[in-house]
Amino acid sequence: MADKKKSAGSNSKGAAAAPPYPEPKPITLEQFVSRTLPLIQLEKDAEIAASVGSLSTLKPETAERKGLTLLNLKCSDVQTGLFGKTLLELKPNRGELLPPHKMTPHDVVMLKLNKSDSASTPLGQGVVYRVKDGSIAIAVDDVPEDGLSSPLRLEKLANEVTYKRLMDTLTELSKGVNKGPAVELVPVLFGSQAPSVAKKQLSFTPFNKDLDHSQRAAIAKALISNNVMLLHGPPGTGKTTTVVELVLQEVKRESKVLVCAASNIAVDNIVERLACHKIMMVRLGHPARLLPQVLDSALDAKVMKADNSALANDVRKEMKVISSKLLKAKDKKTRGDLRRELKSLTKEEKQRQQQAVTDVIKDSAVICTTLTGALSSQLKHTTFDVVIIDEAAQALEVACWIALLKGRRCILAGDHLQLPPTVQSGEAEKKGLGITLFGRLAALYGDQITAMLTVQYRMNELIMGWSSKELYNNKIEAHESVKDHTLCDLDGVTSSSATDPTLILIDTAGCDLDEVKDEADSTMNEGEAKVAIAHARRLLESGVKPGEIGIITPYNAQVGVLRLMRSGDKKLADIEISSVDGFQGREKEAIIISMVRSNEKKEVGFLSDNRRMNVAVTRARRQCVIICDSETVYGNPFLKRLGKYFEENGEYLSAMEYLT
Ligand SMILES: Nc1ncnc2c1ncn2[C@@H]1O[C@H](COP(=O)(O)OP(=O)(O)OP(=O)(O)O)[C@@H](O)[C@H]1O
Repeated sequence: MADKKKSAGSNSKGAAAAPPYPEPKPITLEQFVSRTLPLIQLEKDAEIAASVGSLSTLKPETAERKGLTLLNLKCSDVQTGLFGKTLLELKPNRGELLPPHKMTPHDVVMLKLNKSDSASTPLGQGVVYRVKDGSIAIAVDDVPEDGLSSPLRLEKLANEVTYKRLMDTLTELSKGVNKGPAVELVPVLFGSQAPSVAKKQLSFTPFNKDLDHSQRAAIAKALISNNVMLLHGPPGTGKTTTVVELVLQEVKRESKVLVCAASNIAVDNIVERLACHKIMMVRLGHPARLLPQVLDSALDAKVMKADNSALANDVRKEMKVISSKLLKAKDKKTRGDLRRELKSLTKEEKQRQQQAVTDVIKDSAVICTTLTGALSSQLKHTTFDVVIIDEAAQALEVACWIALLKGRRCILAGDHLQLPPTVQSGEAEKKGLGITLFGRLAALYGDQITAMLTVQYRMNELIMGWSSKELYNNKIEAHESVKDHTLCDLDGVTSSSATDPTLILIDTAGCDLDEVKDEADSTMNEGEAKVAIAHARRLLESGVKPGEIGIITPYNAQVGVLRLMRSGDKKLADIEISSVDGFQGREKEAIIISMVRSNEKKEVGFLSDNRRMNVAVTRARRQCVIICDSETVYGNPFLKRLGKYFEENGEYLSAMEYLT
């Protein structure tokens, strides 16, 4: 086994860090709009084809195999709450587990009778609230009057509102930005005017006294920037911690701040961490899409507490009384008078309710929402001193523009060396829809506007070493608190051949564990899955808790194989199994990566995107295990350097050891 004290990366023969994909080229506003418009249409078509579009032509069983439909469900629970929404819990009628599917929280879904055909009226539409292995909960506005006791079917819908908002934003941009808060920001973001900083040096006292030198430097740079600043946060370097501090500093100097991210979960993450500070903050968004712990900050919760909302309630009570009088009234004149009164009260109720919303937004120093949420009518007349976008390297550029058009300055936080946004249409991706504003600006202005966080708080330095050298020019250092931590330092974990090494490479070369394709053309490898589960079992036997282990793989089909393989064993139930893409932003004490590819042609498919393996490896805190066929994956120079780094700095084992 390699000496753990050896400096990380010292044996790696890695080439000097190079961009893992072609650097985006400068582009004008007009070019951006004309390039993006057709690509958004392609993306919309691809999403519709993958969801509701194909549902009308697919047999229900085929749609279920594609993960777009769940058949034969029963409603096991109905709960009210969530600001007037109702939660329906759905479980399979047969068996304990739902089949593999593509429904995730926040998706829009349609509830139907199991037997209904594509033309029949649905029972209702809702938003996925929670997904477990054996159940799925959806939030609906109205509970269906009947049908809930029959076998049910759930279908995934395309989210057309999002595309409409993206199109509307492109149309807005195409007119040229000649007025509004972002008028001076736009030329800087398209390279026709240089970015600038305030002349006066600014000192600040951090609210968080633990900030490290790189985090403080990043905040100082953000505070003096007049238009744009990039907060580059490699894995585990406290990007969110820094964003939270930045928001507090901006509020202190009385800025009105819009905080956005592409995903609800990323927005909630910040809201949760801001909630303990005494700032006026509101979270916009459908309550079913918010984490329970941020509901107190939700617009609906704040509006309910507002004076105008209480008055609107009184008006509603009055309307009820008049409605019942109207039912009883006999003569025409009285009925006419009551109707007029009801009409004017309806108007008043609506105005008071709207006023309550306007007041909450006006009084909030910080408004948090998703990027597409920034186009909601509630923010129509609100402008901001600064727009902060977290996970900006995972957002479509056009989505960023929804928020950017509302602000004078912007700070984008992210890491363009991790995975970009998912683009469904292969053609749109090839033509550049996945190029992010963060990546584009990093290429355009580089260090002039960028501050990189350089101390990481997650990984043992052996795990970090490869990523730091390959992708971050060796600039990352491990904080003392994590530098040497191992699985054996965890409570209840004993030293063993499974828990001692920080890095393990399990090579399947020569073991005949070939890849195969599933129906949807995704690749899987049952032999590798067996090895991954076997290593997880060894970790459990040495006292590692199942919740501390994650098994990740680039291929969705392999996720299915792994989940199926562990389904009979309760001890394995809490091990998280996910695609690499779905695990970005997360971490586990031990990560087992199944690379899957094993073929004579040495094809590695999308394993060759450096950003994907960067994300995979950097999810691990104390142990990272790679299972791969070196004969196949070493055909790619980047993957070969990764494998060799593991061989030289960790334990090298043959998969045979786990199969016999
Ligand atoms: N200056 C610091 N001192 C001590 N711990 C810190 C510091 N900054 C961040 N951390 C810790 O590091 C961990 C990661 O921080 P945070 O969630 O802010 O990271 P992140 O960069 O957003 O993560 P990701 O890699 O998922 O994007 C947290 O446990 C946080 O408490």
